[in-house]
Amino acid sequence: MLHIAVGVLRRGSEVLISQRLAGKPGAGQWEFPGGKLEPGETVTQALRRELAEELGVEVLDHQPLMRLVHQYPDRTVLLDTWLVNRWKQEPSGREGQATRWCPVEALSTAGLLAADQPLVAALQWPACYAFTPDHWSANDLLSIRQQLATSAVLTRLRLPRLSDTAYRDLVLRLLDSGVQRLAVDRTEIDWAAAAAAERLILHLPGHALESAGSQAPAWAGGCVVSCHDQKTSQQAAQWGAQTLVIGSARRTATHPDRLPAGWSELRRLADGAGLPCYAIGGLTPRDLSVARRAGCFAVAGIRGFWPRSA
Ligand SMILES: Nc1nc2c([nH]c(=O)n2[C@@H]2O[C@H](COP(=O)(O)OP(=O)(O)OP(=O)(O)O)[C@@H](O)[C@H]2O)c(=O)[nH]1
Ligand SMILES: [Mg+2]
Repeated sequence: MLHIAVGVLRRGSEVLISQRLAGKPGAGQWEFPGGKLEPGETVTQALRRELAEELGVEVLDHQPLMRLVHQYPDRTVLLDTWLVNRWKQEPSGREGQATRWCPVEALSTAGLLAADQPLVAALQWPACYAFTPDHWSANDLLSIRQQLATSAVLTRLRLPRLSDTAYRDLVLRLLDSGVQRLAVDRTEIDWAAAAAAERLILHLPGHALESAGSQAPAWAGGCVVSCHDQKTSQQAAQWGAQTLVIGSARRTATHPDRLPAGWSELRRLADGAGLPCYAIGGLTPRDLSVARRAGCFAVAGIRGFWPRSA
């Protein structure tokens, strides 16, 4: 497997992409700058060297974003991807390649290598994913709707105590008050008929895949699946999920008797998933950097993602 150090230079809401040169695999397509580790090099040494060689920049700050394994017909690559927020010198194509700044929301149609699609999802999906506590009512959510509308956190509405009608009404009211996107898990409701359905994401637990048809439904907002093992994560990827929630990182109050998989198992799951993964299990938003070191681009949870009164 080829280990590749990949850098995502970020400037506000744009990232730098470069065009692959003639004679290289994927010539003419776009990619994030980077390249193969040389013998004896660490990934961050390779990152700094590749960005200096390809763009003429000196990296000042780099943080892990995600790891992604992709199999080409003739080679397997591990894209070890880093966010680069600060650097010295203006980046330019030092090897004759074209470069351009691309808005994150336009990356899906920028002509990137197919292998990069999970990386694009990781840049576009929120880095924090908050599940509502089971005992919450519709009013609990309506009372914080302004906060939900301005927050960058993605919310999953679980709310098992609500009827389908009450659940649907709540979702529509939240979307109407400006909440940008919401994850819902009730497939019995005809969401396609709802206004702003494109702002809804379908969240399914792994065991629901059996009865969810052979392919993910065409939800504009995408589908996310919770998994605890490799078999389910592969099934979810084949089914057409865009992201996964994998756990458990640590022991949780929700499942105190479940043995946590731990970070090394999460890293194995994330590497094998081929999709961007939210880590879950006893985490808070403050665990984002440890989750990223374990190959998960983001964190999810219940307690720890809401104000203490929740
Ligand atoms: N840099 C980079 N490589 C990627 C991306 N996506 C992706 O599949 N790759 C694959 O990862 C490998 C990176 O190799 P590279 O050609 O950049 O390697 P390099 O800079 O060391 O070049 P060289 O072999 O000409 O010295 C290629 O097989 C390429 O297809 C990406 O976004 N950025
Ligand atoms: Mg390269």
